[in-house]
Amino acid sequence: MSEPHKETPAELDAENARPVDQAAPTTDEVAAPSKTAEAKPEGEVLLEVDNVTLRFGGVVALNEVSFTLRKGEIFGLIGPNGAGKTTCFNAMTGVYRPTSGGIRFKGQSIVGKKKHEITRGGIARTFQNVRLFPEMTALENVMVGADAHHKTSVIAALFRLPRHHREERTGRDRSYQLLRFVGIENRASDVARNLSYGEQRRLEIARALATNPTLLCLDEPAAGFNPAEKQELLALIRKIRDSGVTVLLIEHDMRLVMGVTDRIVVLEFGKKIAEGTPAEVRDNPAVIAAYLGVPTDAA
Ligand SMILES: Nc1ncnc2c1ncn2[C@@H]1O[C@H](COP(=O)(O)OP(=O)(O)OP(=O)(O)O)[C@@H](O)[C@H]1O
Repeated sequence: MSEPHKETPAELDAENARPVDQAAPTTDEVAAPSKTAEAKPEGEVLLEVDNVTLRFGGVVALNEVSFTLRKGEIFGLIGPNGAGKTTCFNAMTGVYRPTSGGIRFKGQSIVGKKKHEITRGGIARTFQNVRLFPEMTALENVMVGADAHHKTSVIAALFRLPRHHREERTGRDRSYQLLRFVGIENRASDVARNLSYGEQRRLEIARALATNPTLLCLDEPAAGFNPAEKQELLALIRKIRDSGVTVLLIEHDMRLVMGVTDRIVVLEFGKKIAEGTPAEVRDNPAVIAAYLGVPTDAA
């Protein structure tokens, strides 16, 4: 479980995601204005979460939650601790089956599909806690992700058939490009456990991208980052979207969420309490109340 929140969305300036006490970012990407103004609510529907309820015994982790993600968006899923955000990711990626309701990706139901089928279908994710193969190199960790799309059989791999060699070479090249994309190509041959925490989080993103997703779900990617690392992450998230991958983001850091997302859904106790642009959500009394822990009418 994550640290408790210290900021409410209303305390933040959606136009300027940079913390006031932080040095100006160094890359052009960070300095570029937020893409928020370019939200494309009319874009092609990619994911539909339709009236999803998910119960764990007596706990209703998701309570009739609905929202729609469109291609090309950076979409935020926020809410206080225990609101149901990770459960929502888990329902979308085949970890849990909703008790009721539907989830459609590219128009097809993904309820009941296995995790690897959903990955192959185009949804990739990272986790709240780093999950890498610590004794494998950074490059090998990414190649594991690329393997999800290999067509050769175990037999071909065992007998080192030419097709397997070709795929391995392509996977290696692409994995290296992805390390470069996330900015850690200089660590390609280092074992994952020797990478810094920030590098490990980037490596996880590279590995998720190696599955060639249409939708990338990031679960608290900025957890444990310092302000400078958060700015770099913000730039990376934009770069991922600009490369054609839709991004769904769970994040507690409100500056980051408000600065990078096009639209946001807010959950509280498993229920959707708000949806809209960062500015709309930031000014929503129900959202402010949820973060401050006071009743809506007292906010
Ligand atoms: N496997 C599980 N078994 C029982 N209850 C669970 C399980 N997973 C989550 N829950 C409960 O469901 C609710 C939603 O949890 P979830 O982890 O989805 O919240 P969250 O919004 O991701 O929280 P956080 O920001 O703290 O990670 C919580 O009450 C949690 O205790």
